[in-house]
Amino acid sequence: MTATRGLEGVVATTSAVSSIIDDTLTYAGYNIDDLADHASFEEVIYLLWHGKLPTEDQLRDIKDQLADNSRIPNEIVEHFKQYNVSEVHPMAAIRTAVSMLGLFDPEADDMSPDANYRKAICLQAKLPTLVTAFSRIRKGLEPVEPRSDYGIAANFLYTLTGEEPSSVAVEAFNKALVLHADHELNASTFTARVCVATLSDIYSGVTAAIGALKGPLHGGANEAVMKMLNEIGDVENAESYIQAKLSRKEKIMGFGHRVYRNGDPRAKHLREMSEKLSNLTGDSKWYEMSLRVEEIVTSEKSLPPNVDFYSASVYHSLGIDHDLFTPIFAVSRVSGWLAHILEQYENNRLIRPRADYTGPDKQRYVPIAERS
Ligand SMILES: CC(=O)SCCNC(=O)CCNC(=O)[C@H](O)C(C)(C)COP(=O)(O)OP(=O)(O)OC[C@H]1O[C@@H](n2cnc3c(N)ncnc32)[C@H](O)[C@@H]1OP(=O)(O)O
Ligand SMILES: O=C([O-])CC(=O)C(=O)O
Repeated sequence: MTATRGLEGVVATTSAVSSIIDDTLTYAGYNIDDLADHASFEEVIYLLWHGKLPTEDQLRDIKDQLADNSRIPNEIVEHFKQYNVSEVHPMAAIRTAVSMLGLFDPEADDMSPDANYRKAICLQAKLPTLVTAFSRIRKGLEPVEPRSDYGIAANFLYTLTGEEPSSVAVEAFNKALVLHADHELNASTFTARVCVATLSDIYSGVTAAIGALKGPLHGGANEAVMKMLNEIGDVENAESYIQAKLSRKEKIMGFGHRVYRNGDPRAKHLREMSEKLSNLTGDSKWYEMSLRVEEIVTSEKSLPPNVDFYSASVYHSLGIDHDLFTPIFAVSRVSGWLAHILEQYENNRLIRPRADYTGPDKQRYVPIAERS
């Protein structure tokens, strides 16, 4: 038995949710470029969960169900108030809160398809509210109730700030949610599938996935990109900063990808959005710095930007706190996790690969008194 490091190139499951073929990303066969330009996030949720785009009635139904389930239990709000908020990363807070949601759901261990679908609606509806409630509580503010006439993108911005968001902000945020919704067997989705393939419950699967998304080699990279841009500080410092990092063999966050070889098709949409928002806010510094970093990294290392690179300057232009960038990724990606979890339950087999053992052999038990 020989191991494939990081399971690179290993095909671990079949899936009809999304595909990456020849650097082209599709959700259920729909090209991401088309969806980014035309679809609402709710349409994408429906597409990922049902394999087809919704009719008007179906879209209205799923929007109503999401709106009806977007409130979070008071106990979780009270729980957030107990944290030493300056020290808790929002990803850790929502990881715990999603696990807690399972405690308030009498159907948590009901594995029937209907109950699992209801839980999927609940998780998708409540995750944005969890993120914005946490963000407000740590600022000493009370959470804002989601509005039933708003979709997920508008409600996220509204419950974050308490103010009616501009149509430009809602459009940009919706597009970001569409672009991040699913991505074949990425690390967090694989984690979710491994977890529920033991026939564990949906809350466990999503909690595990949030843990995997948090790391800087995956979803955590968008926050790390903003940290890097802050350290660079000015477009003129970009060259020396990146060269120094590369000479120390450090990774440049937001670049490279395990699957894409000629670039991530989502990055161009985020680049465009970053430019548009920087023109609107009149603060083009972050976009220009990002462009310069891209120029240097692609020429030095032939590494194109991934989805996390320009999402950083997009969210920054929308006035969002930097440590909420990865939780926003989760607000979108939970749609994909849930699609994969439901798909896994439909045709389940335990996921249990093998390890290529490299430890010592033929050891003999030595009584403790004789050990050196
Ligand atoms: C939503 C997402 O999860 S997208 C990915 C988000 N993560 C990041 O942006 C973090 C930065 N990028 C990376 O760490 C990597 O490109 C990954 C983890 C995304 C994928 O990488 P892998 O397929 O595992 O490649 P691996 O890490 O083995 O790198 C292969 C080579 O490319 C180099 N490389 C890869 N990414 C980068 C980078 N961002 N900066 C500098 N060098 C890089 C590695 O140093 C390595 O070089 P070597 O062969 O000379 O040692
Ligand atoms: O697919 C991956 O490995 C990472 C990624 O881009 C994503 O999860 O969106």
